[in-house]
Amino acid sequence: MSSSFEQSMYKLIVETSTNLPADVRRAITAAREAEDRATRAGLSLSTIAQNIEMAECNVSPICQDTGMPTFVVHTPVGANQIIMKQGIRNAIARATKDGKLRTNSVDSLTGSNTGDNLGPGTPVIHFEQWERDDVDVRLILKGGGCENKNIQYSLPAEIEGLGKAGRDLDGIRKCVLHAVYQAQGQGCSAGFIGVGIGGDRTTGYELAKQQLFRKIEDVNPIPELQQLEEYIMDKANQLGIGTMGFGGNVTLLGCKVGVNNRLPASFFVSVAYNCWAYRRQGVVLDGTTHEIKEWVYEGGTGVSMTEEAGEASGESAEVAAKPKEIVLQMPLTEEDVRSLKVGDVVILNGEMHTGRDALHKHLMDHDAPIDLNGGVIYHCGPVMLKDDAGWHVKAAGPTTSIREEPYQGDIMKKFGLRAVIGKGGMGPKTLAALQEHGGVYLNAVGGAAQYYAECIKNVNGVDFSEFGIPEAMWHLQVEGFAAIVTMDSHGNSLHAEVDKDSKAKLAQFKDPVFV
Ligand SMILES: O=C(O)C[C@H](O)C(=O)O
Ligand code: SF4
Repeated sequence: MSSSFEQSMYKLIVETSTNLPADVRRAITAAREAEDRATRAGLSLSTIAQNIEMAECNVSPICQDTGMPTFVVHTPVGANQIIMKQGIRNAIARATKDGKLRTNSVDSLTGSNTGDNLGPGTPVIHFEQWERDDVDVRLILKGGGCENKNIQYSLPAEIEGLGKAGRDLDGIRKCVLHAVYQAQGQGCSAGFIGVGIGGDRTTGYELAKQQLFRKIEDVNPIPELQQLEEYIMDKANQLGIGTMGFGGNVTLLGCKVGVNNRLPASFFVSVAYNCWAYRRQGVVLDGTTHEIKEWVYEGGTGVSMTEEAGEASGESAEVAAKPKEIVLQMPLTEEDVRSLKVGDVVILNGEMHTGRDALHKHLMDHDAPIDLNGGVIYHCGPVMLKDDAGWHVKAAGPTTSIREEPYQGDIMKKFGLRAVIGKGGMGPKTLAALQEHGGVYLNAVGGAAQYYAECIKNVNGVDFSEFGIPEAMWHLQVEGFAAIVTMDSHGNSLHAEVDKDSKAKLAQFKDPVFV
């Protein structure tokens, strides 16, 4: 029999992973209203909106990367924290078994996946005591892709595009703007940032992450920081990075800044970047029964994402032409992919294969378990569940492709692959290989794990299951899998273009503002 505390923790985990709260939904809806529906950013935001509703309805993960479960617990003085810790761990293991969390805890030395999200350092649990009778538990599920885009600055510094940043509010301003620029689309923009000023390297990041627990609508009690937050929201949205780095009017959905004291010698500005799949919730529990008394953040149910809000603004805005849609059957031919150009929307049917970090490394000096000629690799680590009928896909959005940059071009040539699907784009080495060998890079909408899971009609098989569920090579039968060409065989890369344009825009904010 699980304890009432464990039950409440289970409910908290499921709600956090599957139902995006109201404030986040409102921010995404506002972004939708600011973009023309027919642009790449507009189309991606529609997919994101649809995905949010699907996750709620399916009670399945919004994004397949259910992140590093991080709990902040406030307990009455004298409460037994050891029992609470165990309750959290049990609830985590159960939610993983039920497909509400992906198996996300990996041994850093051996690469083996513990399979239940428990292991040294996972989950993260912070306890605080307070002189109240109830228990407050907050949870954030922050994925690895956006975690990789966190950045820490040590002032004074020379900031790319913005020049000298001193140990003052204007220097901080430059760091934060740069932090948004450097994330590009790779942390699944449009995103949210938490900023920690001061502390040491560890507590600076902690403070930054604490800011992510603030409500989007709240107002910073420190006037300078309130001004800074407003300034960043305004200017970061002029960088033109847009949803998924496709270009667009909305790049940042929220900015929260906190400050701590520092050592005389150190001045850190730490930025925690969170993707649009900003999954954080909290519960207040009765101190005796541990039943949920209330939810800390307004729940998402009731804030519809698919109502035709914003249609009118689409009319008044400049209406972009709908991108060309091309239906292709996998495996692909060289001719198929050479005919594609940046901006085309491709609809794929047939079998594709997942492959991410472990697989790419392995394939460099081993044979593939199947014929990959004309094949399509999907950078994806899905959530999978097995029953008597076999494997089922519970969530399957793309992962950040740039991690495979050292391998991708060589792997494409070695095995005759014609396309890779992922998110955030790849670099010059892959672009050259696409041109030379005849290949294409397709960008799927990051985080849209329910949307893509629905396109997967069958799991045809799996290889390398010893790599763990996310890293295994899944052979997936898909129908109507839509992705946008962002790198083609003619040497064009939308990612390189957006990066260049946004860098030029960043430089407009070089002059001092807070003096
Ligand atoms: O691990 C994943 O599936 C995705 C990751 O969060 C990413 O953004 O790359
Ligand atoms: S895939 Fe995107 S939405 Fe999902 S956790 Fe990674 S950064 Fe966030």
